[in-house]
Amino acid sequence: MTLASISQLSFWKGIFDILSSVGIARLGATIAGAYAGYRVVYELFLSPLRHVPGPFLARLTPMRRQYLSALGQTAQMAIKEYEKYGDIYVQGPNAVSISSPSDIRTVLASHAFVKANFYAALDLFGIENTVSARDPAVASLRKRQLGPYLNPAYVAEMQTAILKHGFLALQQKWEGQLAQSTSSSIEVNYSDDFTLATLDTVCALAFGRELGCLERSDATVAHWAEATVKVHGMRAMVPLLGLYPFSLAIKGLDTQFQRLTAFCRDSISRRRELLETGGEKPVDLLQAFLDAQDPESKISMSETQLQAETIVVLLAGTDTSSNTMQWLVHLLLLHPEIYAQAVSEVRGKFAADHVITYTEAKKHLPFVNACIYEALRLYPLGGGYVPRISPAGGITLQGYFIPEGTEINANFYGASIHKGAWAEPLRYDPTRFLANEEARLNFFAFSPGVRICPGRHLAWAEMSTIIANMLKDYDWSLPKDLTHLGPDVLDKHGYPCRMESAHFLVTAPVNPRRDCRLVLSKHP
Ligand code: HEM
Repeated sequence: MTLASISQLSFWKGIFDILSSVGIARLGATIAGAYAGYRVVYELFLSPLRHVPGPFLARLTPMRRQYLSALGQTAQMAIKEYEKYGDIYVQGPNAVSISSPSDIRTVLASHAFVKANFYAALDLFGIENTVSARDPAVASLRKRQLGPYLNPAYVAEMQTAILKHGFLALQQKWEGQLAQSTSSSIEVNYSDDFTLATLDTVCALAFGRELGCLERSDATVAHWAEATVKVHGMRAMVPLLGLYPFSLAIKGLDTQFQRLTAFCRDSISRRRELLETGGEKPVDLLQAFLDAQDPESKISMSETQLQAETIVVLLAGTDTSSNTMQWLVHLLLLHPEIYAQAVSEVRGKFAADHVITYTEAKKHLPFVNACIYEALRLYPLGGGYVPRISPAGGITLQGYFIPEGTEINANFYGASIHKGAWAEPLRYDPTRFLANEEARLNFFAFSPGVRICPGRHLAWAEMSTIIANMLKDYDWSLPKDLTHLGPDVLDKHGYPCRMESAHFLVTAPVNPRRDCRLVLSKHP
């Protein structure tokens, strides 16, 4: 035995003796304690973010925000923390949140601030898509391929289908209920009805399928979509769930995702069959995505990319539009004078038997459009926090240097009530969007910059036609037994109390069965 191996042996024996004398558990606790101590010292005295305000726990562990987001508290937290800490604060280890409109515009303006790895949870079939792309090249290519089909001109071409599955389907349902009703009014649940009408619209446009979800009160596809988001999110957080036997824990969710995939593949095959048998080319998103080509490189989407992008339309385009309409109707019911002004605009501009199209709503209904903007300002529901990564060289925001690699979360809720940008920020006041360029500049519900929501025109077409036609054809009121909310039930600021919300992917009412009730009677 050499001298070196003898000294190695005695080293390991020494370690062994220490382990035995202290006990493994005590050693574990000692290491954990030492690490915690190091983290505290680092965050207090060494971290480049040490001077940025924010809750101390957030600096130490990501678990604080993970816990709050698991409770659906993301939006509330975004508002409270903006009110407490201001334009910039530490939101997690190596993560800050920003609410100043000009900072948000700077960060979201360019591809230099790439999307954070968080978005990998939305990769479908293992590849990046329009929403999840962290690689700017993928995002730009997809924008060149799909952008022309999500612009106002193509959306206007799809408006017959948008009306058919949106307002006209709702009208048919409500007229049927009114015909059966013994009184001249009916009570509807607008959460259910908007969700199913939006689902029908997206299924018709993105999959070429007329499912009649609203008519049959069938939310199966919505459940597949929800399971798809959950299963991908869980696998991203706990990679072990991708491996057998751990995968069994999420088998139910995965089965639903597989069903959605099969539905998507079947829809694409049906479309190809239709075209092969000489059928007329439909004007919808599925057709657009099949035809999509990058004008520069002439690259089309692969089969997997096509499937991923059609599913992305379902995931990004259903709850967003539906929930915005829910908040809008809720706000109009709480503000009778604003509701009356919107009604008067619509009924003043259009005859009773006229069905208002997207193009007409956009052109002739500035106040109704302002009501939608203002609802989205108070509920920028797609963006509690929108995470990006600071680029090489870092950036200085609000006088604090934010080093390269830091996660920067654009806080749209904070920006929506930013004291410098909005007077009386908590008041629902659509007039602030009437011919006001600055208000539009500080409006972030669709995200500004290079990753702006490409579905915003489609969403607007769905929302504006449903709301404008509803205002024209029906008188709205709150059910008599809904007394916990209403124009006279005020919060501490003196504004009408709003229904409780939770934010998971979007901000949604917590208790839609109780709160999203609306009495409709036919306007004579
Ligand atoms: C009122 C309705 C909608 C709202 C409030 C909304 C909001 C947003 C927001 C805030 C983002 C940025 C998210 C982020 O960067 O993390 C976004 C992105 C996106 N939205 Fe929408 N959205 C709506 C409707 C739609 C619809 C109908 C579609 C369907 C095509 C859609 C498709 C997308 C896509 C594909 C992205 C990713 C864009 C990119 O990262 O380059 N959205 N949306």
